[in-house]
Amino acid sequence: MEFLQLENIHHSYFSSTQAKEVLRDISLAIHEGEFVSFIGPSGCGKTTLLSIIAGLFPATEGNVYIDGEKLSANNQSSIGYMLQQDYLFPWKTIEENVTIGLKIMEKSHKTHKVTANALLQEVGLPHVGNNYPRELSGGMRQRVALARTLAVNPKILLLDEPFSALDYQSKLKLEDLVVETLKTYKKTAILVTHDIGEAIAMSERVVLFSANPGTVHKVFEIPKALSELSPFDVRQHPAYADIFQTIWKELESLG
Ligand SMILES: Nc1ncnc2c1ncn2[C@@H]1O[C@H](COP(=O)(O)OP(=O)(O)OP(=O)(O)O)[C@@H](O)[C@H]1O
Repeated sequence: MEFLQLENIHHSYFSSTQAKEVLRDISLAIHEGEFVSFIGPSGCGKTTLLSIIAGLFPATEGNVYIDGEKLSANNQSSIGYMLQQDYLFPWKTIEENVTIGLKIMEKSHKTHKVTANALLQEVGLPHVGNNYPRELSGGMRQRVALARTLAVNPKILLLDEPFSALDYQSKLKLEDLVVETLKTYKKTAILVTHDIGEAIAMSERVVLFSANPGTVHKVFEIPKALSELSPFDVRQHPAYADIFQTIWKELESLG
């Protein structure tokens, strides 16, 4: 069995008057350390699927397995979630924000400072531990959010459009940082994005969903010659434009 396994996931939202089928029969297997992106038309259920994988609510039908074990309160902490908004607490210092998850998990207080310093160093912000979020740029705050996500040592990172609120230069820099950091820590990751280029640049596989209801339409393997490069270098690779065209055409065909 693969590290993260989605098995026949169906999901509907129910209101008092009707049911809306959002996801139909999603099965996917993701191996340990793999970086996979989810793309697809707006409303095809990408965030819903990510929320189910995070254990925020159960699928109407189907199962999620992590390392062969059904997702439950016991193994839910193996998953970290990073969102478009950084959701840093404005009244806490950066160091306190990075270690908030450890505090919630009641991990020994002694190691918090060391963990925060090491992670802030890793994300290129070694000197901001005593600052407050308002003193940092949007890109810096997302770096802090990445450090906070990594602090609780999740095995799987779910990244829901984490760069979409950033300026282009910060976004490119952060893409490189995230890929490099996740490779260093050998994390498994799923990125939800509307940016085909970002999906190609960061992933080993790109999963294209169709909508109404959301289903897996096609899975694109990114050639190793590209996926071994940094996202910035992938964008300069001669094969990049062709892969982009192929995925774009397929996305367009979905209407
Ligand atoms: N809590 C909810 N109750 C009812 N319907 C919902 C709820 N959350 C999402 N939906 C509906 O489910 C569908 C899928 O939403 P979801 O946010 O998962 O899609 P998405 O692919 O992430 O969209 P986008 O790309 O625009 O962010 C949409 O039609 C949305 O309106």
